[in-house]
Amino acid sequence: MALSSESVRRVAVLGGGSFGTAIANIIATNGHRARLWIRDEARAQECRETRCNRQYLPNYQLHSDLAFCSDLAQCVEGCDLVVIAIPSKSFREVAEQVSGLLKPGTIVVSTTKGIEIGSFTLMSQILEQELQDVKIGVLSGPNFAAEIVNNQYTASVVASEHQEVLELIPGVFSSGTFRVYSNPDRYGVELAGALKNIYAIITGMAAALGCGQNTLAMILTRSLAEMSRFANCLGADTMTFLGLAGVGDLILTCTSDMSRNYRAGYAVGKGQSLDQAVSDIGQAVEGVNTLKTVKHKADELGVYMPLVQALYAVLFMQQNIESIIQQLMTGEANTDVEYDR
Ligand SMILES: NC(=O)C1=CN([C@@H]2O[C@H](COP(=O)(O)OP(=O)(O)OC[C@H]3O[C@@H](n4cnc5c(N)ncnc54)[C@H](O)[C@@H]3O)[C@@H](O)[C@H]2O)C=CC1
Ligand SMILES: O=C(CO)COP(=O)(O)O
Repeated sequence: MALSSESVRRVAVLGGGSFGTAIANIIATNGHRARLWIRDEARAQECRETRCNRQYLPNYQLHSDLAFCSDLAQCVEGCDLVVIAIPSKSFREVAEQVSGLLKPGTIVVSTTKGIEIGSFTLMSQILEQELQDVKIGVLSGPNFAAEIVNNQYTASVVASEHQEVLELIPGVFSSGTFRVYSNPDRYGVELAGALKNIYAIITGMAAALGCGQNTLAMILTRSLAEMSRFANCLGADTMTFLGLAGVGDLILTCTSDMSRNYRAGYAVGKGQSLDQAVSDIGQAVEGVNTLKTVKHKADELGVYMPLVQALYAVLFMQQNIESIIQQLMTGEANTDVEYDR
């Protein structure tokens, strides 16, 4: 059904990688005026000519109305909504660049699943620090970019303390194949999206070592317990971790080699160095920095996170994987379910 002219939104999506492209394509397909910011003009021009982002989503034809823009100021000019899909290590730099370019009241939504290294700042908190007079939200869920552009059914979660954001985003993003739920727990939704990447590295490594389905089920369940315990200490709502942004994305990312984090873990499990594995993947592998920052935060807060400690020991302390697994399996027995009843 065609949108009325009042409901057509001008939307800028910042980040011409896999997820930015997939999200911008949904928005354009839904009839909104979507512009995708790709900072390199040669790549933007290639996308205009081929209607394909060959580097990140080869073989997918993008919507004919999706515009590609290499000038950031032009891209965000007049937009009601700005979506940011930039890897966490460059997120603040882009937030600084966009600061001052947005009209008052713009809705700014982060889709980035990472934590700033050193400061333990989530991406929406960076937006709070860098942007004035905007309404902030996050989007997170089980959402492989390649499946989204291929119209596979999925759902995601928008989280914000602004009712306007919770109401507007489902209207702009939802389609017959992409459903958006809402949650007021912005911190929990965002933290869940970042944390699950750590456990995807672990399950990728476990797969490389030949682990079976019993092992996978155990790791997934203990990962959920560990994520929730950490989130609870930081003030997030543990129920958020039972939703799409928590258990939904954990299952997706930890069970599929479409996940870059899973693939990095698999490569290390097969004996490759972490640096080589990340470099071969050639795209964002957020879990590596998230692991470092979460390990240090857990130590500081005294939160029990045996899987995080084990992965850190393997990746950054040259510990032998088999001996770490032995320690995990023979550690002091603990309670299974820790949630309040
Ligand atoms: N790919 C996926 O399926 C999903 C990814 N995400 C999250 O989205 C975020 C972005 O991931 P992807 O798009 O997959 O990464 P990607 O590696 O595919 O693309 C990243 C893009 O950001 C651009 N970029 C990097 N630094 C920049 C800077 N300083 N200025 C301008 N552009 C810059 C790169 O040129 C590239 O186009 C990550 O946090 C990821 O966890 C979330 C859901 C799904
Ligand atoms: O977050 C994702 C899907 O929801 C993508 O996971 P990777 O970054 O591990 O590819």
